[in-house]
Amino acid sequence: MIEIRGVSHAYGDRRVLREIDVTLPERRIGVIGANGSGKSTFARLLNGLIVPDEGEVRVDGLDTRSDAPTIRQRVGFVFTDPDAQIVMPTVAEDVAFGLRRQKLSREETDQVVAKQLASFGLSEHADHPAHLLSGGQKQLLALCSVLVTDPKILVCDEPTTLLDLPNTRRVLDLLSTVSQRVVLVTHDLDAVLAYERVLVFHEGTIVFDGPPADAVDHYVSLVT
Ligand SMILES: Nc1ncnc2c1ncn2[C@@H]1O[C@H](COP(=O)(O)OP(=O)(O)OP(=O)(O)O)[C@@H](O)[C@H]1O
Repeated sequence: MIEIRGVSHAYGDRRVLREIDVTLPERRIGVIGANGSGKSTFARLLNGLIVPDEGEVRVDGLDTRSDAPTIRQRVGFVFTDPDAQIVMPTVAEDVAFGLRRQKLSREETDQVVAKQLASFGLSEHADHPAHLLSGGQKQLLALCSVLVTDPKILVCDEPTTLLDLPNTRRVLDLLSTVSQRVVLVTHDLDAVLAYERVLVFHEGTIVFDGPPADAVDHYVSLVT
């Protein structure tokens, strides 16, 4: 479970999150709000990519300030820009990189990678240079490489921005069925309609926290 207590955060002298207090036990949580409202900063706090200036973020009781390496194993993060997280030359090697801590044999690693790539429709690209994939294929690879590490929680920051309609559906379907708990930051309001809980950010605070349809109504009322 993720707990955020009294969290504020600034970049330089610009305060972008103010006094956030929220506990996130649900399995599917959406985060929506206007550009610059603080959603990505909030998402990055959840796995210790950003440590808050004030307050604390805890994952299963561990503090992101002191336990970031452990927390990053538990909380997988998918960036908007897949180039930010594809680290190996080929597609298969990138997925295998996520398995390096598991001490599998070469054959076992190859099997897991092949299965994972097949479930993402990436098998035919296994030996291709990752940087030559399309933007959408890179996004699928980034998600594939994070999920293979089997995190307990998956935080996704606008993971469908680069995707066409079939791949958007593929990713959203996947996010609704994976065993991980999911926190999804998105501008796709339909994507969170089946979620249990949706947070609406506005100017660095959570202005609504509740069922998705009401959250979307609230967000729309803010901008119209
Ligand atoms: N590394 C940074 N340095 C300085 N300012 C930043 C940095 N990252 C974000 N900001 C600023 O913090 C504010 C909140 O940004 P954030 O990315 O958290 O918003 P967001 O709600 O995710 O926006 P978007 O929907 O456009 O992705 C913005 O005004 C942004 O310009």
